[in-house]
Amino acid sequence: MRSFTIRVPATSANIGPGFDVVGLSLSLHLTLTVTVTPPDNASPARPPKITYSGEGADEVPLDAYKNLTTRVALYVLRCHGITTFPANLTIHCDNEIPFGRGLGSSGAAVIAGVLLGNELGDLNLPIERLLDFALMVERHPDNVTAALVGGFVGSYLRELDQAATEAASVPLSEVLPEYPPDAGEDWGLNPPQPPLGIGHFVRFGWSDSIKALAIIPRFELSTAKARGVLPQEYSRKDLVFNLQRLAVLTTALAQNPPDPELIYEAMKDRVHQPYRKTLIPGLPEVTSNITPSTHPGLLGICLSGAGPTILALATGGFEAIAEDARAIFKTHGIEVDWKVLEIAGGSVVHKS
Ligand SMILES: Nc1ncnc2c1ncn2[C@@H]1O[C@H](COP(=O)(O)OP(=O)(O)OP(=O)(O)O)[C@@H](O)[C@H]1O
Ligand SMILES: N[C@@H](CCO)C(=O)O
Repeated sequence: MRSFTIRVPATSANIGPGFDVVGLSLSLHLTLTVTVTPPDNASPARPPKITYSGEGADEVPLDAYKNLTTRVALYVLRCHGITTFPANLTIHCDNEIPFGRGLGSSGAAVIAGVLLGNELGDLNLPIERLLDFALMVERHPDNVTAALVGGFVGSYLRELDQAATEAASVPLSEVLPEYPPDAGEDWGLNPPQPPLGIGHFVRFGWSDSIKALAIIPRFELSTAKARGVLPQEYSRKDLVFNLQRLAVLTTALAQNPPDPELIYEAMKDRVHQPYRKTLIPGLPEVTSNITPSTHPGLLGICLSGAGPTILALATGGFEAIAEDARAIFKTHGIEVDWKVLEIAGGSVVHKS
């Protein structure tokens, strides 16, 4: 019998102005406990068995050909000529990352799947190649990169030549077909290979004094829907507004002590948050009424990923920030939960 665990952190993307560029790993985890038992008379070959506990357990598919994590693992295996899961594969997923809240649940599921495929196939892929596979599934790099390598991370996608662009642009349904039970033998056996070196990243510094307060509304907002409200084009004024702030933010969050006035302004955004406020009632009031002068300890406040979670970076005063945000959301009929989180390390595979 062979067993191992895979532990992947939650992530908050954007941090205000860094839309599709920066991500921060947070101390909520998706943990997979995996066992593979060689078939024998006592345990004849059977298909994968998946169980879940924690967040999303009542809605996630337990069919290995429909579950996001195992579909990604099968994609990685099939790209290496391994067509099926090993017999007698058992996976228990314990999940602390709420679905569809802007805390990187899908990015964590994708990274868990890439690492699962890498382990099951004994592929020993380097980190850059693991990222290529993740980027064929989740096509913005901010969440998956931070979930894989951990910390406060900036990333870009390399400009690909035409053939590689086409390979990386195939529809997700071709990368991850939902293998129907009655599909022919060759369904999905030759999936598109990721081009080499799609994503590149750097880890920024982070002041140990800064923690992340996640204020989590009790409703889901899919990333696809929250991307659907964004415009195709932006004014030069708005782009420069974001670039100026992002350049300052990436260093300001590493300084000791952190400067609240500098960071609060540097976490403002004009590229995604103004458009998403229609989907998240209360968002503009929370980000403009809760400031470092009204709430000592606060450094900056923004939408976490595609929302609806609000991310407040702070050195203290967490309860006052969270309860005042709760009161604002309540006037819009929205209940919230809140958690103070640490900045987490990257994904870890532990073999027992
Ligand atoms: N642990 C998991 N196992 C399987 N599927 C998952 C898991 N976590 C998330 N998913 C899938 O991803 C969907 C949520 O993805 P979505 O991109 O909309 O939100 P998010 O990743 O939580 O938010 P954001 O990208 O803004 O941080 C879930 O509805 C579910 O289908
Ligand atoms: N950068 C992404 C993160 C969510 O996955 C967005 O804001 O849409």
